[in-house]
Amino acid sequence: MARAIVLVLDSFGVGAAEDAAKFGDQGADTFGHIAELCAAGKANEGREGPLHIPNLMTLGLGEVSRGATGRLPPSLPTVTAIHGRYGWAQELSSGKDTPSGHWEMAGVPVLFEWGYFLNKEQSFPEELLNRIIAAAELPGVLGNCHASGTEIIARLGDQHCATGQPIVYTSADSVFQIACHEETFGLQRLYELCQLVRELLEPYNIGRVIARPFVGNADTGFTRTANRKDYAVPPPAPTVLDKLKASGGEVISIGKIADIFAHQGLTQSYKADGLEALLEKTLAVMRQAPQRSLIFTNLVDFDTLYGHRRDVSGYARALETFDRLLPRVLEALEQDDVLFLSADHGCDPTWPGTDHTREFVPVLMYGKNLPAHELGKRESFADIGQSIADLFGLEPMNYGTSMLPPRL
Ligand SMILES: O=P(O)(O)O[C@H]1O[C@H](CO)[C@@H](O)[C@H]1O
Ligand SMILES: [Mn+2]
Ligand SMILES: [Mn+2]
Repeated sequence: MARAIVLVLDSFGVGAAEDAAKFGDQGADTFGHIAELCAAGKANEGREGPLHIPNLMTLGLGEVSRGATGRLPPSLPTVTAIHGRYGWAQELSSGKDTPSGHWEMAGVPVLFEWGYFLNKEQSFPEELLNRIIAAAELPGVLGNCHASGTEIIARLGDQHCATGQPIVYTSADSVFQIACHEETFGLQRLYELCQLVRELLEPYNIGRVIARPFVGNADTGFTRTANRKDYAVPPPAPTVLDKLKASGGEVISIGKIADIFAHQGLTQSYKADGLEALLEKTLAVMRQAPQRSLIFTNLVDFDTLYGHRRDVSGYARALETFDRLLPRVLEALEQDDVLFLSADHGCDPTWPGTDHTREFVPVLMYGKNLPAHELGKRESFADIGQSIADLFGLEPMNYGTSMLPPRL
């Protein structure tokens, strides 16, 4: 009997994927570029010097980077005694967005094309906006462009509060984002608006509507809150979560996972705000989850607070915090448990723009009973889902190759 713990370091890519050029991302390397800037003394806000992540390195992260990019990032030590199974995975899915990455990890790659709002300005079709304005009885909308969420509330937050017009924006992802003030517009009202927009988007094949509530005022500045909520379409086929749940197992979401899977295939769901709180919640759940549990945690700060914000020091600090807490996660593992560390896409904080980057993701596995092994390049993130199906004796997923040793 066993349990699986999957920690997604959201956006922690380890080097440009083979098809990165198609996305304008040839040369992107979230991990490598962060390590490089740390080594050069250019990521010293709230931390200092070379990236210090000894526990991740012991699990094989350095070799993963070397395998994915052909070089070990500067000033990271070569580790000879690696304790886990380690590889790097490419993405089969057509997009570099969060749902595609997570669903593929759960055994269901997204092989169809999402709809996108490609125009940088006047991004949304007029007909769609008119329908939203009429159905929600709005005085109009603001934004209607590609934007970084923090920049657009700084620019339009005041006007939004004065007019009651929601701020709508998108990105290179298949998303429709709506930012509204929690007090002047109202949080519940924002959620209801997102639900309505979700329905009106039906013909456009858009992956997610995202509620982006914020607080503050023009004098103190506007800040986004933890009440963000994603309205995703459900995965196109049953994931390993659905299969484990159907077989009587526990599937426990921590953080954004439940939203990403449109609340499908779960038996329990918990939220927490921030990297440390999410890891503490994961540890608390690990202490009491029964056998045949999948504990699935998304660590969103890497992406939202640092990757998209192009904050190299912040990303490095978060990696160092994660690394410091990692031994507690390893200690909380029971004899047959298997821990997976991976990511859903890249978001290189040194890359132009603020969008995700098409990268390989790390696959680090650790278990007390699990022999260390180099896993090399994996053809799909779905190898994680297939390994989970294998671990729990479920029928195999249609995609992916198990990374467990035979007859674990
Ligand atoms: O700039 P913010 O609002 O954080 O938006 C980011 O968050 C969205 C969902 O991950 C992405 O599409 C990206 O644009
Ligand atoms: Mn993501
Ligand atoms: Mn993101």
